[in-house]
Amino acid sequence: MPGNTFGQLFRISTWGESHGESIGVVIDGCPAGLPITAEEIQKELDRRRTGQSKVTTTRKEPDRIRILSGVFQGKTTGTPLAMMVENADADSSKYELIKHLYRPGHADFTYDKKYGFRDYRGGGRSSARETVGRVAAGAIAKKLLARRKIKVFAYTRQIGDLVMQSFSQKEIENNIVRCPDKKMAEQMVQAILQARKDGDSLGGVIEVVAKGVPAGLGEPVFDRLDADLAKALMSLPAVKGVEVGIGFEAARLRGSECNDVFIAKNGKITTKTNNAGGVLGGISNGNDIVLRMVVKPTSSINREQDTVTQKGRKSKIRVEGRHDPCVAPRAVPMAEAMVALVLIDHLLRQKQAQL
Ligand SMILES: Cc1cc2nc3c(=O)[nH]c(=O)nc-3n(C[C@H](O)[C@H](O)[C@H](O)COP(=O)(O)O)c2cc1C
Ligand SMILES: C=C(O[C@@H]1CC(C(=O)O)=C[C@@H](OP(=O)(O)O)[C@H]1O)C(=O)O
Repeated sequence: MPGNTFGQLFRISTWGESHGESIGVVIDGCPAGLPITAEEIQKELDRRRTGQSKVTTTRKEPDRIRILSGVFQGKTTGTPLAMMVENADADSSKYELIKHLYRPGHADFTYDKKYGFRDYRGGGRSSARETVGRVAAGAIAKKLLARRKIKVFAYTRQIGDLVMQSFSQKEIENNIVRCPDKKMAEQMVQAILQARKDGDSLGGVIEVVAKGVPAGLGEPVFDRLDADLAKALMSLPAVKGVEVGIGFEAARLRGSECNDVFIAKNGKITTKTNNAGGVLGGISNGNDIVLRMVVKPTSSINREQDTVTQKGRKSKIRVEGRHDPCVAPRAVPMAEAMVALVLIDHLLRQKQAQL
């Protein structure tokens, strides 16, 4: 089955290319009766949008959301919910010049291998522009989760070798790199601007937290909650790794250090620490769900690199055009959307698990 669909009970299909006419999403399985407005979805899309600050691509897409179906009198109807935005500022001229060359680090070569043909304008379907649909669907998932007092938020933890030290949750939205550690945020901005000036790019780490998730979500074997969350984040462009809880740090610890010891608090069973990141045996344990994803440095860089033509002839490439010098800041709302989509899907599945 072509891989444009995600989720089991809350299913989304995204469609569209970076330089095509428009781009969007269809949600199938959204429960009826949820009050939702275009403005609420727009708010999330505005956090994802291009051209929003000096550390993002200069492509200027307004990304005005249109709800085409599935909402009547301000409420979801339970029928397929379709949403789209126009591509208003695509400029394919720079791509015309490099259409026979493979950009190192981008998907040009692999798309040719898979399909024998590709829409070379703006990376076509491989462009992060595809995530418009995910973020729009994520806005609806977030609203459904909020009814159960579940909140998903993310922030930039690291850019290049700059790692956040501390933060207050209230400040998460306050700066353009979306790092809640204000001091570090300023350094991150400078590092990104410098990388762009050098004709280069930077990678980073984003942390995602879900609060208020009840114990019991997730399936015990293949659709473990952590497996689905990892897949959701890994399915975002440029993501090269995902950690749950303490993640790879677990290799250094002994069992006695790693185990989250059970305690009873105000008549509720919980744990003293949260090294597991809120999931045990693939099932949520009621603690915060804590995840991290690493994004690689943007591959399209404005400096000469070696490459080959489609026919395998040696060549040089300098990728011009409008690219994010670091994808981390704009990936923050994408990560939240993907986690919200998994959680709403599993919440609906859990409703079927117990009478
Ligand atoms: C928020 C975001 C913005 C991105 N912007 C760009 C960009 O401007 N230029 C680019 O070459 N890649 C960009 N990417 C990354 C590419 O889409 C990605 O590297 C490409 O699809 C190949 O996939 P892979 O890196 O996962 O292998 C962006 C990714 C994200 C998440
Ligand atoms: C357009 C968006 O981001 C784009 C993601 C992207 C890529 O290769 O992923 C390349 C750039 O655009 P273009 O396809 O025109 O070269 C970014 O501007 C967006 O997120 O809406």
